[in-house]
Amino acid sequence: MNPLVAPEAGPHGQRTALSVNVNKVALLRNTRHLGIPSVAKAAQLCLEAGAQGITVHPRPDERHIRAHDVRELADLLKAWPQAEYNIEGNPTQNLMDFVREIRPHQVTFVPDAEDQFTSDHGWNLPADMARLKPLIAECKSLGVRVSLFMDPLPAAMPLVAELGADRIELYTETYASAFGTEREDVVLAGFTATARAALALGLGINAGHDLNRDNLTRFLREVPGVLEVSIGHALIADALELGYAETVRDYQRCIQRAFSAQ
Ligand SMILES: CC(=O)[C@@H](O)[C@H](O)COP(=O)(O)O
Ligand SMILES: NCC(=O)COP(=O)(O)O
Repeated sequence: MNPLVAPEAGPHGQRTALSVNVNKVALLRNTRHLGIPSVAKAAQLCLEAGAQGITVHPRPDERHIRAHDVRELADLLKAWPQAEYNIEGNPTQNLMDFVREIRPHQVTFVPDAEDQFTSDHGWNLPADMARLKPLIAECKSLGVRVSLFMDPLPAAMPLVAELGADRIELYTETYASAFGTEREDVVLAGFTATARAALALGLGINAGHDLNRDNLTRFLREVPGVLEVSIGHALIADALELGYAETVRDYQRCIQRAFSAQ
């Protein structure tokens, strides 16, 4: 297979799978003791509308996704064998307990501090390699695919491959903030170069953070081989206006436009 070209169709019959991050549904739910909005119901409606996966980031302070959400979503996804469960977090904090218990399809290692406002950087390789290597090996021994949250740095890709990770997740905030400015093309070129370096090493490519209906199509058109985008904040904000089903369908249209003839 040409390493610079993603498979004609990804694991879900399209080139890029949409994994909906439901953190922000839990954030709203946690502001009252009423159990609404339901995180599981949000996931169900997104899956029914065609989302290919669900992502959660159970942070140690449980500001949004709580341990019971992680378990309830695992149960829900048993009825969706074609969909994937992606659990994100820092493996030196609470993440590995969830991996050992739930064994999701994929785990995404994110180097966040416990009190971090949101995810805002990828792993620092080689500095972080010694502590990541055994954790990656354990996840893979459990049959869990490992993705590393990474800044767009082509030179770091050989180190990701050396660690034995299966995929990278490109941290896309710098692209999102450059989108629509004179810096868009040069910032995007860094992601394209990183993706090509990753593909050449046999690494799979995911992407996420601050992606939305405006910036998603261009990203997927220019960056080769993206197998999955995980989108939460903007998608849930859109769903407050459009509803989950129409929002998911609109994001899928954004994805399909990236691969249709221009
Ligand atoms: C890793 C990443 O970019 C996001 O998936 C992260 O989960 C966002 O976390 P918050 O939803 O807590 O901002
Ligand atoms: N890994 C990115 C993710 O899951 C959601 O990020 P965002 O869309 O909430 O910024």
